[in-house]
Amino acid sequence: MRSRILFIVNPISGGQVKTFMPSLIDQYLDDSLYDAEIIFTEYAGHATKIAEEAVAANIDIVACVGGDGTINEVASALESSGKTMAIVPCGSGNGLARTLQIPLDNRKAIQRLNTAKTCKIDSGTFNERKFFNMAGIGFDAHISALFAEDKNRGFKGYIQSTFKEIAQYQAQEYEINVDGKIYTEKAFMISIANSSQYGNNAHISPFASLNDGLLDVCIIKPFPVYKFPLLAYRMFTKLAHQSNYVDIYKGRNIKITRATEGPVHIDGEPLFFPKEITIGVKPLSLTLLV
Ligand SMILES: Nc1ncnc2c1ncn2[C@@H]1O[C@H](COP(=O)(O)OP(=O)(O)OP(=O)(O)O)[C@@H](O)[C@H]1O
Repeated sequence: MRSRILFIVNPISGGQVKTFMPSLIDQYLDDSLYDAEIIFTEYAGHATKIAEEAVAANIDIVACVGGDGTINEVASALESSGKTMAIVPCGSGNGLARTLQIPLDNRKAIQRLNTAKTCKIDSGTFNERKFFNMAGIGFDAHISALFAEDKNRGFKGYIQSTFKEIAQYQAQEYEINVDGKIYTEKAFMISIANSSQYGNNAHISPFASLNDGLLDVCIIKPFPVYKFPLLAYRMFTKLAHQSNYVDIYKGRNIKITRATEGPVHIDGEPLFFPKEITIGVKPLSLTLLV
């Protein structure tokens, strides 16, 4: 029997036009296996609404065509629903898709669905919100907020914002409770890693696993600006854990307290959160076709 698959396409992710997507799907998806429908999102948050309706309408598979932010929107609706999600990576960073080794070439990613198998991954909770790749506070939350206002999305824009802001950003004091063990530290940023990377193969936590029932709390301590290229190099070579400026703790129940409310990011999307953040993990709660 053919599976009903709905492609939810974010037309702005990765700064790439996606008008060609329906014909690519038509050309490369095996229609003896799938009965495909396609919907383009019209605003931020629309993907969640479409995915919720798809769950109610008994669609078998919801394929997310976008980056980590769009995946977050779709997966938040599908998590624990028993429905399966697929990914056609089209974002700026594609952290989760890269970790899952889904081809970044759209044609190959669609073709892959013809032979793909399901697997389950963990998801995280960040106060009331869900995340699937990475959430965090500090410098990366600050950059996500700036990047969201930037019409020029893409890797180049992200790097430009990072270099401009890094010299002037002030590290903050945090209390971090990981399964009852308390660390009080000044941090440049704290990333909560479900997968190993932010995107673009920048691995902050090389040994993070998507299915170990644990999250990696990565504390990046304040560092002299001239050390940033070395820290970046270590991330791109999967050696961030060897940096004197990076501490990584694995845990299940995490609480971060800072002096005031402020920005956070959830799968790269900026939000404003209270000063206390409670973080948890839901083991193997999302079914993926990979
Ligand atoms: N039609 C739309 N118009 C404007 N924004 C949209 C639309 N559809 C979705 N969005 C928003 O676009 C944002 C960016 O999407 P996404 O994260 O997929 O791309 P990206 O940031 O380029 O990639 P990545 O997260 O992999 O770096 C999301 O916050 C999503 O809510």
